[in-house]
Amino acid sequence: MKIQDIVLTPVAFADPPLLNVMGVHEPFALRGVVQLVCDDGVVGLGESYGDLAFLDQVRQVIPELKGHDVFDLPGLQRKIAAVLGKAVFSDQHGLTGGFSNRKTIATVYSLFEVACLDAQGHFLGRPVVDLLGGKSRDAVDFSAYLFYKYGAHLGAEEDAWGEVTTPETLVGAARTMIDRYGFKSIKVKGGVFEPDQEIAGIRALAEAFPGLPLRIDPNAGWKVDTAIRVARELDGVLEYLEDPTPGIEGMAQVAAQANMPLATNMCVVSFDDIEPAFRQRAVGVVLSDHHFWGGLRDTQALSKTAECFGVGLSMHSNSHLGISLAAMVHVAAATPHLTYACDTHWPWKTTDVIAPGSLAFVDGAVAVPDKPGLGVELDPDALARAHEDYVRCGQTKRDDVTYMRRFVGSFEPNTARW
Ligand SMILES: O=C([O-])C(=O)C[C@H](O)[C@@H](O)C(=O)[O-]
Ligand SMILES: [Mg+2]
Repeated sequence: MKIQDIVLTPVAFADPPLLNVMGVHEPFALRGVVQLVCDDGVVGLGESYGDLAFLDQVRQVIPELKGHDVFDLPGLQRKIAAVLGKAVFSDQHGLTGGFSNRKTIATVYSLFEVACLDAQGHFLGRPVVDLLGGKSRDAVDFSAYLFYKYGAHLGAEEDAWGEVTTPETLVGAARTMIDRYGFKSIKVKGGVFEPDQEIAGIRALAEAFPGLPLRIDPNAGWKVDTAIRVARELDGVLEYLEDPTPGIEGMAQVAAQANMPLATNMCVVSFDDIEPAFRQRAVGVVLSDHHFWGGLRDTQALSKTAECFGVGLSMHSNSHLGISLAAMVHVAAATPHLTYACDTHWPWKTTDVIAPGSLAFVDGAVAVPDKPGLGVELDPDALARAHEDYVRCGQTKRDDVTYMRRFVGSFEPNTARW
């Protein structure tokens, strides 16, 4: 089952002005879509980041992968590692932690691993979940991922979500999202306003949605003392507290004083981080993300490792499209230890590159597709439109900071400001 051709298409899709510690989301989010065209016309799909620095790494490995057997994943990894050598890809926002050579190779490999698994599934007539050991659940739970946000992009009309900056508007956005998708837990992206304002937001959600598990993630926007204070104030209210402060050592200091587990997608982002973080009991939950953890099978390896140390597993997300959602659903279904509702940015987008109908949220969960491979079909016209948007928008990397400075000239990213 050899790869005959590889088509990499950078795409862009409209994204609302969502706020975080680094600033605000630009009008378009970028992704890279890969099609592995194999023997017998089988096509394997993959999706990952669309930043130029990442696409450049991907473009380097493409010529080496033509003729490769999609069933030879160790060989795929060796070839990618050989081409990338000591390369380190880094993004500007740092919202998925630091970068290393190991993480760079894992990130590039993941894009192709998912596409190979999709092709394998088509060849065998089995869904990807079966190639990962089979379903441990029929549907995968997701949480309502709330952001504080501006009402409109610069020069544009107010979007359908409107401005979300107060506890009342946060509750309103949660209600809309839960009415539409049926989510049974809520995550709030924090680190945007003074901690007390964000505590008030969480309290308002707790009152409006009694019993729903709540999380807040200020992306390391608080100092250790502030994080400990917030943990105390929200004791009994939060399911977990995500990345309150930077670094494994800081997280360990907070974890020692906090009653709820600390979660992370910033200080444990590669297998090299596990030993120091787990030894110091810095985290109680790791947010997996196949895009940078080295694909679907290494996400399962991460899960087993976490389980051995009594650490829970959840799932991180960045702005993404349907190919990534399908991959997230298959791996989560095949990973019994992944018991927390996963993150997804899905509700914030309005277009996709896949044909509609294969992935649906019912009661906050997505049923695992039972069609071969990932179970999603590329819509060539939608892909072409999304590529035109990529070319037209002129964005080549995610840069929330520079865009934020067009709203607030003096803005500085909030790296543990409070
Ligand atoms: O859990 C997280 O840290 C994220 O989801 C990172 C994302 O980049 C998020 O902050 C965003 O989309 O602005
Ligand atoms: Mg996070």
